Amino acid sequence: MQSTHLLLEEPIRMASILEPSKPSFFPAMTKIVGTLGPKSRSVEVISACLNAGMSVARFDFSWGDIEYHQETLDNLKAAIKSTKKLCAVMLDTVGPELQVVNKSEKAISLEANAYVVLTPDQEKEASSELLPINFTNLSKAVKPGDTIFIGQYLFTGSETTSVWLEVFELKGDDVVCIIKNSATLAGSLFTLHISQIHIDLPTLTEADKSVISTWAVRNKIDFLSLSYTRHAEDVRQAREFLSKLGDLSQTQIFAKIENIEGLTHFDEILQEADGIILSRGNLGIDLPPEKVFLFQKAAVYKCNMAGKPAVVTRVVDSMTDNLRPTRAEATDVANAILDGSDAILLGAETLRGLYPVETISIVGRICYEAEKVFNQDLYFKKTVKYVGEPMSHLESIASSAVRAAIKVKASVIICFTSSGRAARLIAKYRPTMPVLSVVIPRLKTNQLKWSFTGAFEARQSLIVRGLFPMLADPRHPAESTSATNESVLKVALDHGKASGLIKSHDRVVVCQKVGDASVVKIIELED
Ligand SMILES: Nc1ncnc2c1ncn2[C@@H]1O[C@H](COP(=O)(O)OP(=O)(O)O)[C@@H](O)[C@H]1O
Ligand SMILES: C=C(OP(=O)(O)O)C(=O)O
Ligand SMILES: [K+]
Ligand SMILES: [Mg+2]
Repeated sequence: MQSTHLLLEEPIRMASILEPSKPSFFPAMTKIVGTLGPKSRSVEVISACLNAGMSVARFDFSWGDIEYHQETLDNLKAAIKSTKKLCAVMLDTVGPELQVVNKSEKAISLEANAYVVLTPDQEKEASSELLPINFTNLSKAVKPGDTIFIGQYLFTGSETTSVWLEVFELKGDDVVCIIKNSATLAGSLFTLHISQIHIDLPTLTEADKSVISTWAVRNKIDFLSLSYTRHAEDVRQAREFLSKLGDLSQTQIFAKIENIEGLTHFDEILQEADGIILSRGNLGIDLPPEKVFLFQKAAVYKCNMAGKPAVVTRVVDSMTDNLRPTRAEATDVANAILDGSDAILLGAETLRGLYPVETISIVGRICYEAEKVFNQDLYFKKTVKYVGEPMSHLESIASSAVRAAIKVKASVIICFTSSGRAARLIAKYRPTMPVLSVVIPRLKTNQLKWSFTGAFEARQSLIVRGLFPMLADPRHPAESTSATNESVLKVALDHGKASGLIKSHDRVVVCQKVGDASVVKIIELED
């Protein structure tokens, strides 16, 4: 795949930086999650997003109702059908999010050094002197001197609509604040972030539960993005809730780490969750700026070693209004990939940004370039050392498959999988070539009817760096005899060739079971 192999740890010839990268059928191994909203909900735009490389669509229920999101999702389904690109669905909860209630939607201007009162009385009109909020216990949670941030929904950090307040005094349920910077709150929704304060609200609110038991069940969502996860118990409770909702027992839970409380309990949360979202939007204001990178590196490393996907947010905020990212943003995206992230999550950029499609494609291109210089060798050794010995049989097979594929310069690894576990383990070792994960459906029953597994498993790999799923025909029996393996393998190879992933005379590494034995084999194609 890589003819000119550059490694950052070695001296790179400056001129080679200018050499254009070969066009590739898979723009990047890194996955892109796009938040769908006003600027990205028509079949046309969603189709363009899919073609540009979006493989997970996020539906953020902080804004918009069930009907709105259903319409968008129906459009997504139409786009998937017409583009023939797979896309997973992620529901993002509201959680304990504090919001300013601005019923009239009129712009509110705030002057530096003036006072403004935050009140739980939602009947009041929002004004320059008074901001009604959706939380009754604010005056019990904060004390004079605390910092409160108010920003536009999906604030980018670069707009002039965000304001910092300092708590001055508490008056009953009201909180009197000094305005630290002049700003005009414009937009339909403002979220409130209070630095390093525990908000006494459940992580999964009643409103979230109602959306999950209706919209999410109806649409069999692949991922639940659990906003403001603060403890491992939050994930356990969400899992317990999903387990009673039929198909949603298969939904994966991605814990969003958005504040210091979540950061403090990171290790336990990672054990319970299926993946982590590094929510740098909120966390970036909860943490001192000089500490944000350290959290990112530590968290991504832990996710990598656990073999669980790490998703990084808020990367190209300025592309919400501009066609090009800032230099710092472009470099930051690449660094997230070099750190080991699986996916990049776009928020405002795709939801209300002017250039959703261009943003996806630029981010994809940066990821692609970063992957090329990712030091896989170093990463592989680090991971093997971390896992230690004895290794589980499956992990040993998976890591060997990656090593073999690199040694023989295979163009692709084909992994048979039912639960998806084997494919994820291969991805954990960050192969430099794509992994075609051939999901073999299994027949299952709930005592009422029979159905096939596989669809969730296939879509859930769309957030894992390097995995490209393919759902095998359920008529192929799942028992792993050589004969059935051969026929499924042929279909996979044909699929790989049709998508341009595999060419004649390529070498391919295959990871499958024959009888009870897991095998890694290397095949060389003829034509
Ligand atoms: N239907 C199948 N045919 C052949 N090999 C398979 C099949 N399903 C899984 N494998 C192989 O079996 C091993 C376990 O894979 P995994 O997906 O973890 O299996 P399971 O779904 O049984 O937990 C891997 O080496 C994988 O490539
Ligand atoms: C993605 C984030 O949260 P949300 O978009 O849900 O506010 C974030 O804080 O980075
Ligand atoms: K949210
Ligand atoms: Mg957030």
